[in-house]
Amino acid sequence: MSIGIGAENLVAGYGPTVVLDGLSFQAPAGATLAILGRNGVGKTTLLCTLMGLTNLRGGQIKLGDRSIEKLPTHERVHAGLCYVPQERRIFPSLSVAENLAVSVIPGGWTTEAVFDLFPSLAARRNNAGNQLSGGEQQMLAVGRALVGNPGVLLLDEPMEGLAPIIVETLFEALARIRDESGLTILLVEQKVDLAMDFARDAIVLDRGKIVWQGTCAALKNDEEAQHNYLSVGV
Ligand SMILES: Nc1ncnc2c1ncn2[C@@H]1O[C@H](COP(=O)(O)OP(=O)(O)OP(=O)(O)O)[C@@H](O)[C@H]1O
Repeated sequence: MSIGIGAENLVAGYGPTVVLDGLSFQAPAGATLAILGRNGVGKTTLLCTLMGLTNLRGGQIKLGDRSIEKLPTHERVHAGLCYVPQERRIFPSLSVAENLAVSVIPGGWTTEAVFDLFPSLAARRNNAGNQLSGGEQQMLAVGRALVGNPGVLLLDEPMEGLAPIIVETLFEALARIRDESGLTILLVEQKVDLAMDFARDAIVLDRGKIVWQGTCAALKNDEEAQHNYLSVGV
């Protein structure tokens, strides 16, 4: 299952603080969209807003043809939206297999398909969540999303804090998900080169607004945009 997602004129934040300030984007079914920008520009807030985890003051969110901005988070999940947060939030005392089992929604990936994608998780299937390395926890967080039968996968900095060799393994698995499932994937990622290799399209945020959008191929060639909105320390 793959569903498109889009938003019009999102105004959202935390309590009285507005972070997203009139943000609109479209990601058709099967799209891969990188959400880029420096620290604190609102990337995580955008994913949280799509999930219903912020204070939405205005705007519309469409999942396929359905307006979802008024739905509580769990109904958005059942409608096909799945969020893999930066902090992974796996169940520490449940085993790998149990973490997957509690997240199964019929029609999604099977546990065995997840183990095929992540062989190192298969080897740890009876280990508790809190016995896993950071990389394995991230694989489990992604696996848990897949068994939940999503139509849209929201990934928040999946590569953060991982050793280069694990980043490579995870990137290859995410590319397999992209190519074999056709899922719509929104990826927030500080590793801009990886994000541009992964996604077809990109939006770049600055202070809660989109300041650049286009294909990743175009962004790779746009040194000015990279310098203005993505490079560190300027
Ligand atoms: N729970 C919260 N309560 C209040 N303000 C918040 C909260 N979470 C984030 N913010 C503020 O919202 C703004 C955007 O933060 P957000 O985490 O969305 O940025 P980001 O682009 O994802 O950054 P990073 O790459 O550092 O994760 C920041 O000014 C941040 O301090």
